[in-house]
Amino acid sequence: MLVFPNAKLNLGLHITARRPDGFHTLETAMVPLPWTDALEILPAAEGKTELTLTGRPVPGDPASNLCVRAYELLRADFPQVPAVRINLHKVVPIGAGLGGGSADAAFALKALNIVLNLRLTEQQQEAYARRLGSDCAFFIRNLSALATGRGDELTPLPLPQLASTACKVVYPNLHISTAEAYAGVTPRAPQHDLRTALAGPIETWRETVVNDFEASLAPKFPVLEQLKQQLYAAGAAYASLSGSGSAVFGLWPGLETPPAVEFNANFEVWNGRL
Ligand SMILES: C[C@](O)(CO)[C@H](O)COP(=O)(O)OP(=O)(O)OC[C@H]1O[C@@H](n2ccc(N)nc2=O)[C@H](O)[C@@H]1O
Ligand SMILES: Nc1ncnc2c1ncn2[C@@H]1O[C@H](COP(=O)(O)OP(=O)(O)OP(=O)(O)O)[C@@H](O)[C@H]1O
Repeated sequence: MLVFPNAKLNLGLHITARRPDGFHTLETAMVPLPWTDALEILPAAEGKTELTLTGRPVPGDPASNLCVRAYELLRADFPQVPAVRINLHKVVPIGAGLGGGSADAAFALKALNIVLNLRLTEQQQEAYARRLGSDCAFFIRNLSALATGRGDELTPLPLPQLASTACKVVYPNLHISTAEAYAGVTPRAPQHDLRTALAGPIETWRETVVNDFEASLAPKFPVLEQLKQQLYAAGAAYASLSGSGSAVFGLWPGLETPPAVEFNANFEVWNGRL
């Protein structure tokens, strides 16, 4: 079975408290971004589960790749399942705040559910996904949602303004560790109600929709603010860091495609619609 795990963007992100377990409570809107990897899961020819990685190099031991961890998690509960061959072609930037690894984990669970005929409900798949990462549960239903708690409590959040909006995502070739980004933030009460702010026209979001990672990452990574300013200079109605970065995106309501913008030649750019 061949699936295409997509990335996500965060629209606004409030970090509200630090929990005793070291994680943070947050509220953020998550929307699917159609920048995708390709993931194939097949019954294994021999009795051994194997992963083949192509495309962008993925840091870390392949045995701890989130696709393999998704399989191992299911096998612990369903020991009779056969071995599988997993082929992952990695495209989505890593350490970018685009949730690429989390998407691979969730799409692996969804594909394994079908290939191994496990008949898990979406709720059960979300429960497995949560165990692989805070962002993972979002990608099971993969629909725009308000995420609270650790980022894994999801409430549907339709955002009809995004239907006719062009989007540009820029990855400045910078790997930002999610754990380090959280460690640099001082939690605070939100200045605006995110749901109310996002109900307004996209043009108002610049004043009302804030990603709390931006202020703490700005001194260390000035390129992030520079990218936002470049996107605003190119007419974006809203520009922001996604998640814990380093990807920055801009939105152009009413446009089919975003305007061309000259960035450093080492940066990667995705253009399209949400
Ligand atoms: C920044 C976001 O992308 C916003 O959507 C997510 O909150 C990140 O979620 P994720 O990559 O799935 O993160 P996890 O793999 O669960 O955790 C990685 C590390 O980030 C920190 N972390 C993550 C989520 C959270 N709610 N609080 C945290 O403090 C913890 O130090 C944790 O060890
Ligand atoms: N399939 C995978 N794709 C990407 N990273 C993976 C994968 N499996 C394990 N990882 C590990 O997860 C780390 C980061 O994952 P990911 O791409 O989700 O981070 P991110 O882009 O910062 O997204 P976010 O913080 O929003 O979840 C990598 O450094 C890598 O070691």
